[in-house]
Amino acid sequence: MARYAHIKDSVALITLTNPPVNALSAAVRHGITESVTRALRDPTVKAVVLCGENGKFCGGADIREFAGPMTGPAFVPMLDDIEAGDKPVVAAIEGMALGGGLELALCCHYRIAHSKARLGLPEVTLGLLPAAGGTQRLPRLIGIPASLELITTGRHISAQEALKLGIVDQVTDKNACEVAVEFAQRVMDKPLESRRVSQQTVQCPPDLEALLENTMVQVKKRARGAIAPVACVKAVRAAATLPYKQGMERERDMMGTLFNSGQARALQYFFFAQRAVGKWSLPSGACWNNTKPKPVHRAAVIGLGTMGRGITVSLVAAGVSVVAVEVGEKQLQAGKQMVMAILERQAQKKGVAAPLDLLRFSNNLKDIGGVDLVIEAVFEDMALKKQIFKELSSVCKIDTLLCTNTSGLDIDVLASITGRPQQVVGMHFFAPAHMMKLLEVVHGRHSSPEAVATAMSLGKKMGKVSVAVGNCPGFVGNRMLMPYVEQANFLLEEGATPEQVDQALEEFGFAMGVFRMSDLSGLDVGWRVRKEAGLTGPSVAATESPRKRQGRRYGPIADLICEQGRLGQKTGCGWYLYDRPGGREAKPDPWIRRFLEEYRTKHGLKARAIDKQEILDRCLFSLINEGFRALEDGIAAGPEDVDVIYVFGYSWPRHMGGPMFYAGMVGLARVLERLEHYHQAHPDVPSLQPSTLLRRLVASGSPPVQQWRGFIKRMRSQL
Ligand SMILES: CC/C=C/CC(=O)SCCNC(=O)CCNC(=O)[C@H](O)C(C)(C)COP(=O)(O)OP(=O)(O)OC[C@H]1O[C@@H](n2cnc3c(N)ncnc32)[C@H](O)[C@@H]1OP(=O)(O)O
Repeated sequence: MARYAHIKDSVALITLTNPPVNALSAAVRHGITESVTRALRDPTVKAVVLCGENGKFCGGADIREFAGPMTGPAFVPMLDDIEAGDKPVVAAIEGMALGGGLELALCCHYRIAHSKARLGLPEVTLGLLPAAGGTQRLPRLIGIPASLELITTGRHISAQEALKLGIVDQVTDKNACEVAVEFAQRVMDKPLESRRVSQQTVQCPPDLEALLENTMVQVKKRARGAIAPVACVKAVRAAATLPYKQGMERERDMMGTLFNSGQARALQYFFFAQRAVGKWSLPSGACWNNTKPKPVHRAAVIGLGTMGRGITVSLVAAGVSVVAVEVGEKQLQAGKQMVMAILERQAQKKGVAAPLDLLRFSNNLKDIGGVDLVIEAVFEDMALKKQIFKELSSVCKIDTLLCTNTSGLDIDVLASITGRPQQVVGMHFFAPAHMMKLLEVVHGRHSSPEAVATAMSLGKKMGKVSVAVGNCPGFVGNRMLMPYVEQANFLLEEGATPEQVDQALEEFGFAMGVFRMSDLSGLDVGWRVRKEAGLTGPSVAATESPRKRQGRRYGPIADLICEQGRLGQKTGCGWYLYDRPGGREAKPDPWIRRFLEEYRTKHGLKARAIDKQEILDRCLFSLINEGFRALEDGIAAGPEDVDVIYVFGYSWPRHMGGPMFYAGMVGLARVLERLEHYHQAHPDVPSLQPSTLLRRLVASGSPPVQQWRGFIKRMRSQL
């Protein structure tokens, strides 16, 4: 829909109306086409202003319509007609002009932006390219290098940056629509030739070829197999080297391929998945729109190790005042230095002063009495955490929220220590906490809806994508990681090498394979968890078989490596060899090869050739299977929650949508068949036994992932 009004002094005002972001649905495109035609035909109209309702210009094409058949006026002729018209059209950009919204503005003859507006061509993040002339008009307006950067990253820019680049003609702090109307009155008699962007010549830099080639190399490296960024480079190349009409043909052809790709479907699913997880609900029925969070002005962080430091930085950067507590003097000083350095670096980048006045350090837990919320971030040691929670409940005021950053320990046990279990939730950050976007908010048996709402809202304030999850060992992310890591270890026993497993996973699109990742985070992290779980260490009886635990197959290789002092990058060796402790470049280690050979000989195992497909099937499908179990148990509320956790916390390639979406793409029947096959071959590995939910979904004809929530609800109500 678009509203048409003929306003003072020969100006027609066309307002896009499609809340919440005035997306260009078929109805809106109809409205624009009709209104523009009316304005161009009306002899009393001399100029047109195009704006959006509720202070939002336009959020682009209506992504919800991509799943169905294309109806309504086509984008390109609609925009070409506006540009070719003989009356000036001024875009009044408030709020945002994104994707098709910016392309609409680019075909207008002038663009006025409000100072708070954001502009960009984010189509690449949806697996597409700006195919309403964006890849051909933007380079004509601002040149090749800046267009390449904006189109291949999809970055949103400020109005000020848009002015500097030459995308907009004026930035205003006033009502952009009123300013645009005045502007239109001033330019209504001016010639339009030089204002038609498609008619302009592209200014190419002298080193065009080198620039395009370099950009392609960088884009491919960043893309991890995503096809849209590569197509974006090719489209800008077409703008630089071909006439407008041919460039538009290239743009259209490439869009045709991208639009029908699985990657575009995955990325568009993921766009809505991110929004779905914000609409959390608890088994009690409490949810995001019926529970008010408590304001958090003052917080405390307990423990200034790697996690505590990152959490402190994130809180301060979000404007929360923090007391950071660390009892060891050396650790306190090291933490203090690091936190202040990161905050100063961040502030320097933004050209502002670091908010150090919000920060206080202490070695005494008694100093946190007045805070609204505490985040405990000490080692994964239940006894230590229990002791801290006991002290917290005596020093904190009665309504202080008590949160733990545990990555998998039982929230209910900690809550039971406090005498205020309703005030206890998990806030599981990912390392480094000031950079990683994911936050799992763990609700225990007694956590109040208000406590969950407060943690979710604080996470959002800290710039995190917060996902509410239930309480079980490892919650959602680490729970699913366990069978994945377990399979990787079994593959080593059976004949694979760490580099072979990692290569398969990295080619799939993970930023790092399982062993490189383990070297980065430290092998001792998992070792401590396994000791705590009684899988290794002094609590295991000497008579127990090293490759069996609690009646199931166990892979002790990681424990044996740790016993050698090989803890990963920090010790200069782990699954790989590094040039020094703290080194980053992983090299295959002949020691590991020898060790694996000796290990196999000792346990009578015969190495066999293992292909890439088996590595992927066993690692990914066992992880996915655990995801189905987490859904079945209600620990994860929906497949979107699992997928958002895996993309933001575990570097699952976004263009594969996340593990649950991927399972749907591969075909649930195939996932089931492979799991059955591998479970038959390894009957003592329970994580390979297909979950009930997976079986039932397949039996019901494998509905699309968007229907699983309803399916699970029905399945539970039948129990
Ligand atoms: C051939 C022509 C092809 C053109 C291609 C395109 O134009 S593709 C679309 C390009 N546009 C985008 O990628 C923008 C996507 N939207 C956003 O980045 C953000 O939503 C926003 C516009 C910056 C607003 O962010 P904010 O945080 O304020 O709100 P939400 O993200 O929560 O969004 C509010 C609701 O609006 C829905 N929505 C947003 N954009 C679109 C869209 N383009 N199409 C359809 N729906 C959109 C979003 O899903 C939210 O809906 P809820 O139901 O409230 O969850």
